[in-house]
Amino acid sequence: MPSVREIVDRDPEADPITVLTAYDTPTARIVDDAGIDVVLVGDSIGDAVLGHGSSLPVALDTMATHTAAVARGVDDALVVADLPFLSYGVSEAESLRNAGRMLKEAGAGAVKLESGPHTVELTRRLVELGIPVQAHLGLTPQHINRVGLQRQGTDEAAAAEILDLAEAHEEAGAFSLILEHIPANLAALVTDELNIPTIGIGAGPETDGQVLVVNDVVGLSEHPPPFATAFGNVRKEMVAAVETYRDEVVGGSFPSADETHVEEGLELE
Ligand SMILES: Nc1nc(=O)c2c([nH]1)NC[C@@H]1CN(c3ccc(C(=O)N[C@@H](CCC(=O)O)C(=O)O)cc3)CN21
Ligand SMILES: CC(C)C(=O)C(=O)O
Ligand SMILES: [Mg+2]
Repeated sequence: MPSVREIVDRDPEADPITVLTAYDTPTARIVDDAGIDVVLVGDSIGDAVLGHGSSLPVALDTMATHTAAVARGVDDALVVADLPFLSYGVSEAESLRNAGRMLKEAGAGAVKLESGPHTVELTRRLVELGIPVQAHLGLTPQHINRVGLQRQGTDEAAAAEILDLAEAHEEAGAFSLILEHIPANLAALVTDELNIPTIGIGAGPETDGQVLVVNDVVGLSEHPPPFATAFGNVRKEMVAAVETYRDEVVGGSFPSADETHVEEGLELE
C-alpha cells in the first residue's frame, strides 16, 4: 500500500488522483489492477450492497469486515475506510478507538469521516495519534435527515462555510478532502485555496481527483445519483447470464455431458 504521503506529494495537474469505492475482494482486485490510486471502502455499502435506503444503518463491524476484504484484494492502492454514522463524534475516546480499529484490525491506510464544525478537533487528535484522515465536505449523506441528498454550497453563506471548514480541516492535519455534490466553481475555489488534494464527486472537473461508487461506474446501480456516469453495463450482463442459466436448467441443456462426470468403475446397486 502506498503511504498517504505518496498521494499528497503527487502533482495532480499532471496526474489527477483516481479514487473508486470497493466493498469486496474480487472488486478491489479489479479496481487495484486498473491502476486506481485509492480504494475507498465507503459507507455507501449501506445502499450499494446491503439494501438499506441509506448509509445510516451501517455498523462499524460491517466496515471492518469489508475493509479487511478489500485490503486482501489490493496490492498497490491506498485503502481508505469510511467511518460509519455515529461511530465517531459521540465521544472522543470511542471515536479514536473505532478509527484505530480500521488500521490495526482491518488493514486500512487511512480513515475518512464526514466533516463539520464538530470534527476539526477530532481530526487533529486522530492525526496526532498517527491515523491519517480524509475529510469530507459538501453533501455529507450521514446528515440525510437534516439536508437530504441535495446539492450543497449553493448560496454565498453556505459556500463560505464549506471553504472555512475545508481550511480548518487542512489546518487540523487532514491529508485530503472529498468535496461532494457542490458547484464546480466552489470546488475550484476550495482546490485553489488548499494545499492538500481535493477529490470531487459531483463537484466538477477542477478538483485534484475524482471519486465515484463502483456500482455506479460499472452500471450495476438501479438509481445512481445524478452526477454519476455508468461506464459499463454490468447489470445487463448479469441479467443475461442469470436468465440464460435459468433457461438452460429448465430446458435441460445444463449440465451437459461436458459439464458432467460419470465414474465408470463405480459399482452402484
Ligand atoms: N450508489 C451510490 N452512489 C453514490 O454516489 C452514493 C451512494 N450510493 N450512497 C451514499 C451517497 C449518497 N449519494 C447521493 C445519492 C443521491 C443523490 C441524489 O439523487 N440527489 C438529487 C436529489 C435527491 C433528493 O432530493 O432526494 C439531486 O438532484 O441532487 C445525491 C447523492 C452519493 N453517494
Ligand atoms: C461517495 C463517497 C465519497 C463515500 O463517502 C461513500 O462511498 O460512502
Ligand atoms: Mg461515505
